[in-house]
Amino acid sequence: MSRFAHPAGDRHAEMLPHERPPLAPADLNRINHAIWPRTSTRTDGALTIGGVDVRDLAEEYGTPLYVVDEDDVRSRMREYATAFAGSDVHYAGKAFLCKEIVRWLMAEGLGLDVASGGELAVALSVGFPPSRITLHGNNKSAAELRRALEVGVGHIVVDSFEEIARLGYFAEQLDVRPKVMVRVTTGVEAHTHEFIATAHDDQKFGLSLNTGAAAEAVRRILALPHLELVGLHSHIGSQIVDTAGFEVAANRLATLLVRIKDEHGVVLPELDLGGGYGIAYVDDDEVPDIKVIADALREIVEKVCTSSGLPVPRLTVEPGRAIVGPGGITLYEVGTVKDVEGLRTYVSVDGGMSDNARTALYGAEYTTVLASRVSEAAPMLSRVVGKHCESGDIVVRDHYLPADLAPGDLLAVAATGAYCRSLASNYNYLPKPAVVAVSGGKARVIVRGETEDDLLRGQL
Ligand SMILES: Cc1ncc(COP(=O)(O)O)c(C=O)c1O
Ligand SMILES: N[C@@H](CCCC[NH3+])C(=O)O
Repeated sequence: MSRFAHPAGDRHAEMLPHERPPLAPADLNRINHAIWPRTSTRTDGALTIGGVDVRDLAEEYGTPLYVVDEDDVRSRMREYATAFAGSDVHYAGKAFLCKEIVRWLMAEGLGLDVASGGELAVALSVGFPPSRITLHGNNKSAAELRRALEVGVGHIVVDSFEEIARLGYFAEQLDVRPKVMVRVTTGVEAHTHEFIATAHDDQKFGLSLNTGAAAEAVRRILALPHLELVGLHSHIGSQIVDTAGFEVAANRLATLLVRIKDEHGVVLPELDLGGGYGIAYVDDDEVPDIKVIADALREIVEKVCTSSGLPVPRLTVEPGRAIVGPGGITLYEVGTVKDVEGLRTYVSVDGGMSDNARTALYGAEYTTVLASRVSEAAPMLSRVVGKHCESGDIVVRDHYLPADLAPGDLLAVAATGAYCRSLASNYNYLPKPAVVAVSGGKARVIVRGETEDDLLRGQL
């Protein structure tokens, strides 16, 4: 069987719907806006984003290249702010953080979550107000805690008993009184990949509601005069599309607020419900409407609190992926096209697991298209792989691409705006690709691509 044919028979029976061959070759050229950036379209056959032709981007900046649709990302920032009006939206910087993203956050009026001293440094470097920053982490270093106190971050979410003691000590030393929240493990089993579910008891994050550890953390913080306990935090996991988990967690957190009032006579004014809102990666993915989630969460918290005579706390949410994920794509050049007789065709591109670890890490699904031209050729079952020395170096596991695909063609992979650049590595000494923002027909580098000099820096 040649690569120009579909492998037939049983193989299709095992496939998920989006892995089955498209009905017509023309479907291969289709840009589904549920997956691709909002401004993407085909002009003269080539994919354009933000009014910029990807062929021009590849020529000017090289490949692999991360491309961010600025209008897409900023419109999602605004949509979250609107859906959660009256609450605080803190973008989770771990999804993708750089100075320009921080500037967009400032312009759109969002807050920011950081998970390390490095992320904090990026935010501060362009003047992001510390009071709108929350510091997270299950093992914050002494230096990170002290820096956060010195610059006056708005909130610190504590994650262990040791940290409560450490923070209390540093706060006393520096004579400050930070606002803290307790990260509560609510016992919710989120329906997502095991590695990105964070509210079941048997994992490293948070203090368990079930075992009483969360209640004990509250007691210990209240006993420390240099810590101001303002609320509770929950984050159930990431890439969650079944909204029931968010609702159960909100209910449990609000119920704990009531218990804290009963036990200590203390009314905590804030609840942070975390992030985790899923996005579409492939045609079949259905994602929840953020307005519906926002209304449901508000309603649950209001109901629990008002029925217990508690004032309704101020809510915070922490979306990461849902803000930057859909607006980002990765552009690659095809290097080799290798048919494995009777199975599939391996399309090797010039990046791989170093610029997108998610497929190797979580078996993530992605959508790809031939981006530099349209093709009427028959669909060919393809696996887009990188150039690393690992057979698990897969970017797109199973996808149809046109059978006339050839070296030099550009492939675009959709929805790579979150957890791709931020999880990038230098495996095999590949430099991390540049990030380019596009808008209104113009492109500009927002993160410079690494060079060989960058790779050698620091070596003795
Ligand atoms: C505490 C916390 N908040 C927010 C997020 C953002 O998650 P997501 O990018 O899935 O919205 C994460 C990551 O899962 C997290 O650990
Ligand atoms: N890195 C994960 C998400 C981690 C969320 C952080 N708590 C992913 O790509 O899906």
